[in-house]
Amino acid sequence: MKRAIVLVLDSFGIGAAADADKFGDQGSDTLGNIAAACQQGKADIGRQGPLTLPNLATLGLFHAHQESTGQLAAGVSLPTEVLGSYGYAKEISSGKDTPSGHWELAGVPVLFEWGYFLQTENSFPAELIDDLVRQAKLPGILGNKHASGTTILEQLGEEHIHTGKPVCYTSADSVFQIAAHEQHFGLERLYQLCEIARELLMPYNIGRVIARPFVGESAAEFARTGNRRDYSIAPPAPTVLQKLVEEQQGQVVSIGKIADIYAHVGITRKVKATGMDALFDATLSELGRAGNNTLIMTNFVDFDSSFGHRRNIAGYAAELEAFDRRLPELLALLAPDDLLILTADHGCDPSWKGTEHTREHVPVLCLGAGLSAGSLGLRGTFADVGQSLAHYFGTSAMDYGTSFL
Ligand SMILES: O=P(O)(O)O[C@H]1O[C@H](CO)[C@@H](O)[C@H]1O
Ligand SMILES: [Mn+2]
Ligand SMILES: [Mn+2]
Repeated sequence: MKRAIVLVLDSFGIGAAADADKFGDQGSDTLGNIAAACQQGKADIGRQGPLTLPNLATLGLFHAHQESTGQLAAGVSLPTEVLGSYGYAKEISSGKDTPSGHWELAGVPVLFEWGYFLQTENSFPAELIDDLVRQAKLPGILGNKHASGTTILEQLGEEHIHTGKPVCYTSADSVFQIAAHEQHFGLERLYQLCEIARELLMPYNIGRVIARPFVGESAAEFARTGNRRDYSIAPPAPTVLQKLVEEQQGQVVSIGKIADIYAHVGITRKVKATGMDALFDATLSELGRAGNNTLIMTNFVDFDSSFGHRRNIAGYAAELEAFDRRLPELLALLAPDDLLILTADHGCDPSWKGTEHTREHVPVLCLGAGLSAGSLGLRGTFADVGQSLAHYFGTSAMDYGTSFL
């Protein structure tokens, strides 16, 4: 029986990539800088002391990080024995955004340039906003700049409630984000607005429109909800997900944001869950019912959206430790032929300047399917994951990547 479980720890980089300087990210290291802060006692909120990840360590996480950076992460304990095959992968896609990272993991790197809104203020062309306001019958928009999604709610959330104008913002990523209140503006209305924006943004080559619903009545209370929805363009070529479904009549189970990221292409079942524990619970229960030729893919978004972008080191460390504590539950369910892969789609170093992603290597931690324990070394593209899945499931080969199976 062939079953693969791919867990994407959204933004869990393990050291700056060779081309990090092109992104201003030389020296970024999501895992390493979190571990250093923990060891220095600078991440003692809701947790204590050195970073403790015994189960990830057994899969080879700290070994992979050490190979990636040349240094052992500060204050961590190496396991007596490594059970998994571990490596670190570099990204060949032009951007460090989520769709690029994910699609490359699935065997389809993004070698073209996305469109970006480069101006940090007045970011959007007037024509685009005029069309959006007219087609969606809006009184106008707020924002129109680069922003952190939580900061801009503190600044403009109340004005949004009073005026009915949605908050539109962007970042260094190829995104158009729309924040609106779930009740005052309406969740369905926000989704409809995003669909209009998705159409209008096609000529601008923007990767994603993101609905950012929130609740609360004042700046101090505003909280974004799990009803976020991403409107991505479709991957530029068939991913390994799509090949598994079309060539092997396989099943691809999306848990969390996966289906949205792949524009719902190559997905046979979608499970929504909010928060790390719920995502983990869903992964376990889907594994319990998974039959032959099934790929279960889960995106643990909170590492990125709740901690990485928020530059919350202690929160990121606590979330990693909580994830690590749950890993034995998953390992106990694995059959010998199953293939488990833990990886990430980019970095988002919470100790770094600004609030953006960081260009980093990602971990590739594998267990099962006859793999022997030890190093897989530097993987030349994230697509090695997709090529390995293609090999495992016996689909036609991907155009990029080298299988480690
Ligand atoms: O600050 P928030 O709204 O979390 O946005 C972040 O999330 C977006 C998608 O990952 C990125 O482009 C970044 O801007
Ligand atoms: Mn991501
Ligand atoms: Mn992100």
